[in-house]
Amino acid sequence: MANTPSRVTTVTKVTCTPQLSLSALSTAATDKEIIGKQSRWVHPHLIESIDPIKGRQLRASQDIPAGTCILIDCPYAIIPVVDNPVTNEGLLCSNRACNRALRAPASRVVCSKSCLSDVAWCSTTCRDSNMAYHNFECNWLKRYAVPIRKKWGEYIFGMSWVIVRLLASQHVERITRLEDEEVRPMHEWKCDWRGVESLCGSVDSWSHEQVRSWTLLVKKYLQKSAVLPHDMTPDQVLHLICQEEANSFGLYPRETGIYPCPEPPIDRGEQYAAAVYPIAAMANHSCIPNMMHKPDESGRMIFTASQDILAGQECCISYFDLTEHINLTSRREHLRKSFRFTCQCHRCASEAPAQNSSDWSAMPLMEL
Ligand SMILES: C[S@@+](CC[C@H](N)C(=O)[O-])C[C@H]1O[C@@H](n2cnc3c(N)ncnc32)[C@H](O)[C@@H]1O
Repeated sequence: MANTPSRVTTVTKVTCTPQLSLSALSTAATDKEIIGKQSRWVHPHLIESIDPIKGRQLRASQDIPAGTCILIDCPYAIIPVVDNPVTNEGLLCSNRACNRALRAPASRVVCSKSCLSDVAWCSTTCRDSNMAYHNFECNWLKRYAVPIRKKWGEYIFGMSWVIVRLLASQHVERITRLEDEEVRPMHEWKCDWRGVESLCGSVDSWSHEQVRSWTLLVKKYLQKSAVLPHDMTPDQVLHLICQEEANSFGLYPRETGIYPCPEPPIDRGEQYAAAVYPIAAMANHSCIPNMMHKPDESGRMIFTASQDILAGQECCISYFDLTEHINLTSRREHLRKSFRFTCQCHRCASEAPAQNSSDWSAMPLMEL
């Protein structure tokens, strides 16, 4: 899980017209509302196209002024990142259309089966309207959360939980579709399971050692079983892990991708969640991005134009905090290590010739 950069800014006024207001998610949402009827929003001048090197990309079909809201995407799967499992500060409501930050433990609604202390809701309404989703993960969490955390560490536990929540959303999407054929994505963008299937990612990007380790993880904890009733083969789950690793976003309290970086630098803050967004995942990275991104209080990812974007230009975010990795070598090393690609953005291309002895283009790709 890696994606997403951030940074605070005093940006120009954001203009957007989401189909539902931000407050629409402040009340509990049912599973039917979650599939296809969330307040996702895509700017009418944003289109998808294909770049021969980078693959899918987001592009402006007409000029988009700085400050314009370009995309509001809802998480298909989201988990809290808990620094301290003992105090469990920083939890989010487990209703996947609410995701609001939870207050003191005493006011939280917890699972009646006590599956995992990281699972809690802000109200009984939020819990009760979300049971089909939670029931899918509940037994798995109860059985495997503690052993995975203990043996594999927090990162792998979080990654595994995102995979389970992706499968839980797929499960709910299927049963909801059967009940109500009208429930369809609101536009042509693939924001349901088809969006997850379209995500890039491949075992070929990873070292043999990494793939072996994930293969073992799938075999022990993530393959089809009584506590995880999905219909994917172990190879398909492995592929899903590669997709998740190439496309998930870290959620940070402040914007990522303000460029040029403000002086003094303002970082994006501490990561508090991780999520997969089917449409936002189409944004490629640039070290000189023209969009910044930040989650809202419901875990939706908001892309905003940080400069005027001309018709035909690619709309890019920064995958990392630009205040942390400043020179070319540091940026490239970070992208190779965490995101498994060599950046082809204009800034890297223009800075590359200035580097001589540390020129990355002359170095073989490392097995990390
Ligand atoms: C989150 S996905 C972005 C969408 C992706 N292009 C697709 O086809 O779905 C991240 C992947 O896009 C490609 N990518 C993104 N930014 C890039 C860049 N600046 N240079 C080269 N490849 C990039 C890499 O393959 C990376 O693993």
